[in-house]
Amino acid sequence: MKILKFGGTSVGSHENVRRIDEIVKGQNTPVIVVVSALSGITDTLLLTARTTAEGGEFTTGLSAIRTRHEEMAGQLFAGEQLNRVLSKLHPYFEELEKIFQGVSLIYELTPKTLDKIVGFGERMSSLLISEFLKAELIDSAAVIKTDENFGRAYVDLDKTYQLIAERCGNLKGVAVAPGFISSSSNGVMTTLGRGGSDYTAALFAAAMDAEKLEIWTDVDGFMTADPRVISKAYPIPSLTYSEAMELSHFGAKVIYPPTILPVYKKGIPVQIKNTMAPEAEGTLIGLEETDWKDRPIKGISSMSGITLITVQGLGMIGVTGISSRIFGVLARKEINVILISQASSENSISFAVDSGCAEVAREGIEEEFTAEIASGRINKITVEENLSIVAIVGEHMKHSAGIAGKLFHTIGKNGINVVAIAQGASEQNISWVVKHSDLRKTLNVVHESFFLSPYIELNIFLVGIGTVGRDLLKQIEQQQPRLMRDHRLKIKLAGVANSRKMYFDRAGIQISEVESLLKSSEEKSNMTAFCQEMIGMNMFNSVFVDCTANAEIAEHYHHILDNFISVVAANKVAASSSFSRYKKLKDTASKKGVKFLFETNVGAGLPLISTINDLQRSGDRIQRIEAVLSGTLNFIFNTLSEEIPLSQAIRMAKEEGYAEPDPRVDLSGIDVVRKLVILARESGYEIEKEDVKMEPFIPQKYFDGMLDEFWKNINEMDEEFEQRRKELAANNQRWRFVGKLENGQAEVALRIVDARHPFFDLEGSNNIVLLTSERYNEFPMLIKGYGAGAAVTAAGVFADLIKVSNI
Ligand SMILES: NC(=O)C1=CN([C@@H]2O[C@H](COP(=O)(O)OP(=O)(O)OC[C@H]3O[C@@H](n4cnc5c(N)ncnc54)[C@H](OP(=O)(O)O)[C@@H]3O)[C@@H](O)[C@H]2O)C=CC1
Ligand SMILES: N[C@@H](CC=O)C(=O)O
Repeated sequence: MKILKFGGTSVGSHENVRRIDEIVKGQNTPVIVVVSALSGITDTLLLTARTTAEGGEFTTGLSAIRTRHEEMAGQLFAGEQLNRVLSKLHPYFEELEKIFQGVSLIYELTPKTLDKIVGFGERMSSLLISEFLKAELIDSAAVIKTDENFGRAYVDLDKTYQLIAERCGNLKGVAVAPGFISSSSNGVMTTLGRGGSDYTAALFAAAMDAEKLEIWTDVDGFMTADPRVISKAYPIPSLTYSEAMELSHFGAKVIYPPTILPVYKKGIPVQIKNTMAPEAEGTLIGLEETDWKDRPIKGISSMSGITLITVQGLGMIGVTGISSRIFGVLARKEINVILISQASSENSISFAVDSGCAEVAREGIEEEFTAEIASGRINKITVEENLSIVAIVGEHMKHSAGIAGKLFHTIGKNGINVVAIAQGASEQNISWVVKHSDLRKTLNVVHESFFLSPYIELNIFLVGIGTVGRDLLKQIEQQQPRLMRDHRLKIKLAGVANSRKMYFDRAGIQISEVESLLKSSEEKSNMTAFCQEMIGMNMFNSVFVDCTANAEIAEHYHHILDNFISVVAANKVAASSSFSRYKKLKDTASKKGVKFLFETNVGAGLPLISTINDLQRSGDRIQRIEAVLSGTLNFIFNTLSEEIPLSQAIRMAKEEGYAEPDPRVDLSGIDVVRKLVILARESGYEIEKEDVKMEPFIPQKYFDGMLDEFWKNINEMDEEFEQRRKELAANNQRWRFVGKLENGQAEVALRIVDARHPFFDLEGSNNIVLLTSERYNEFPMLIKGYGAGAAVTAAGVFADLIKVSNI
C-alpha cells in the first residue's frame, strides 16, 4: 500500500485534481490519498471566524467558501453526479453557517470552535476528491485520536494506529481521507496543527506499514537553498530522515516536520513529488541517502524575521539556574526558541526568536531578572532585530574536520558579519545568525563554496568601455562557454559605466546589450553613486574593474576594497600614486581578503608584475630593471619614416589603441615613469614618481594647453624629428625610450641604441624588460612582447579577473 498526500495547491484547481486522478491511476497498489483543503480555504475560514468573533459579518467569507467549492464541483462533475455532489456539500455549508452564527452571537471563538471551523476545509475537499476519484471516503477524525490540545493536538499513536488498521485493513483500491483533522476520545473535533495534513499521511503510512509515503506538493522537492533567493538552487535527490527533519524545521516548508517521526520509526521511505511536474525525480527521504554520499552538506536552510535577545552580565558567571529561568519564562509565554548560543565563559546567553514574539520575550526576561538587572549583575537585555538564521545541513558533516573553518572563512572573506553561531553535538547542522540584508549574499557564498552550486559566479562591475573595456567584454563573451565547461565559472556583468551613463542589473547584463542599455539608461555616470549602488547590491564574489585612465575613479579603490570587493585596474593612477596610498590599498586588500590586481599597468598583458612577485616571494631580490615600457613610443619610433612624420605616427598610435586616452601622457614620458615606479615598488623599493629622473624629449609647451591645441601644434616638431631620424638611420641606430632602476635609483630617458643592444630589434609596439636579480644575475631574465593594444591588455585584465575567481 502507498499513501499519497496532496497539498492545497495540488487540489486547488480542477486541472490539478485531474492530475491527481492520473497520478493515482498510475499506481498498481492500494492507495490512500490524503488531501488538504483547497488552496486559500483554510485562511478564509480562519479569517472569517476571527472577524465574526470580533463583531464583523461572516456572510462574505462563507459565500466565498461556498462559491469556491460549488465552482470546483461544477468543473469536475456534470448532470446527475453534480447534483449528488452538491447535495452532499450543502449540509457542510449549512453547518458552517450555524457555527458562524453562534460565534457572532456570543462574540467568542474558543480554540475548540476554531478547530471545528477550520476542519471544514479538509472535509469538503476530501468529499470532492473522493467523488472525482470514485474512491471510498475515510473519516480521518474518526481514526486519528488525540488529546484536546486544540490547534495542535497530540496524537495517541497506539489507538490511532489500531483504528486506522481496522478501518483500512481490507482496502483494495483507492480511498481518500481528509488531512489535518482528528478527534479526541470524547469525539470532539481537533486538528493537528497548520501543515498537519502531511502528518495525517504519515500516520496512515505508519499504521498501514505502507511501502512508501508520497508527499505531492508544488515544488520539485527539497532544494539546496531557498529558490526565491538563489536562482541556482536545485532539488536534492535524496536525504536521510534526520537531514530532512533539520531542513524542514528550518525554513524549507516542503514537509511539516512532525511528519518524519512516524515514518522514520517504521523505516518507510518518503518521496517528495511535484504535482505540476510529476516526471521530476523529487526528493527521496530514507534511512540512508541514495545520492550525494560524498557531499558533507546537502542543503542550506534559512529563516527570516528573526530577533536575537542577549542576556549578559559578569554576575552570570558560575551561577546555576540562569538558563533554566530564561527558558522557563519563554516556555511559560509559549515562545519558541529557534537558536541558542552560549559562550563557555557563561558571561552571556543569546537566543533567537521569531520577531513577532521578541517584545514579549524581552519583557518577560526583564521581569524575571529585575533584581539582577537593578544590582548590575545582569546588564540591560539587548535586542537585535532584522536578522536571519542560516543553517547548513548534512549528516556527513559529522567527524569531517574543516567544515566550520571553511564556512566561516568564506563568509568572513565576503564581508558578512556573523552575529551568533550554534552547532549541535550531532554535527548535522551548523546555524548562524546574520543581518537580514546579508542573507542573499550569505546563501550565495555558502551555496557556491560547498559545491552546491552548479557553477561559481564572479560578479563584475566594469567602469570604462573604451579600447580596453570593450575588448574585455568581447573576450568574456567569447570565452564564457569554455570557462563554464572547464571551470564551472560564470562571469556575470552586474554593473557598467562610461563617462556619461551607468547601468546595473543584479541578474546580469547581456554583454551584447551593454552599449544600448547604457545609452538608454537614465542614471548619469557618477562614481560615488556607482560605488554606493555596487556596495549596496551586496553581491558575493564582486570585482570592480577599472578600464579608465581617470584619477577620480582611482580615489574610490580604498572604499571599494574596504567593502570586501576586489579591484582589477588597467588604470595606472592608483598603483603609481603616493607610496603610502599604494601601500594602504595593498594592505586593505590583504586585510579584507580580497584582491587588488593591476598586472596590465606595466607591459599590458605581459606577465611582469606577477613574475616579479613570484621572484620576490621565493626569496629572490630584484637588483636592476632596464626596460622599454611604452608601446606607444616604441611604435612611434619604429613607424617614423620619410613618409610618416611624428604627428602622423602619434595619430596612428592612438588609432591602433596603444596610446593613452590623452596621448600626451605617453609622449611626456609620464606613462613610463608610472610604470617604472610600479615595477620598482613591486620589487620592494619605496619610491615616488618624483624620485624618477626624467629627460623629456618633446618641449613642455606642447603639454601645457588643451588636447586640441596639442593636436594642432605637434606637427611643428615633425621636421626636427625627421632630421634626427635620418641621422640615426645613417648610423644604423634607433631611438628607444628606456626606463632604468639600479641601486634603488630610477630614471627614464630617450636613448640611442645600436644593433648590438638587446633593445635594438624591438618591433612595433613591443615592450622589453631585463630583470637582474640575485638569481638571474650573469644572464638577466628577459620578458618581451606586445606592450600595448586592446586585445592583449583586455586579456591581461581578464587574466586578473580569473585570478580573483581562484579557479
Ligand atoms: N590601450 C592600451 O594598450 C593599454 C591601456 N591601459 C590602460 O587602460 C585604461 C583604458 O585605456 P583605453 O581603453 O585605451 O582608454 P579609452 O579612452 O579608449 O577608454 C576609456 C573609457 O573610460 C571611460 N571613462 C573616462 N572617464 C570616466 C569616468 N569619469 N567615469 C566613467 N567612465 C569614464 C570612457 O568613457 P566614454 O566612452 O564615455 O568616453 C571610456 O569608456 C587606461 O588607464 C590605460 O592606461 C593599460 C595597458 C595598455
Ligand atoms: N599607452 C600605453 C599603453 C599601455 O600601458 C603604452 O603605450 O604603452
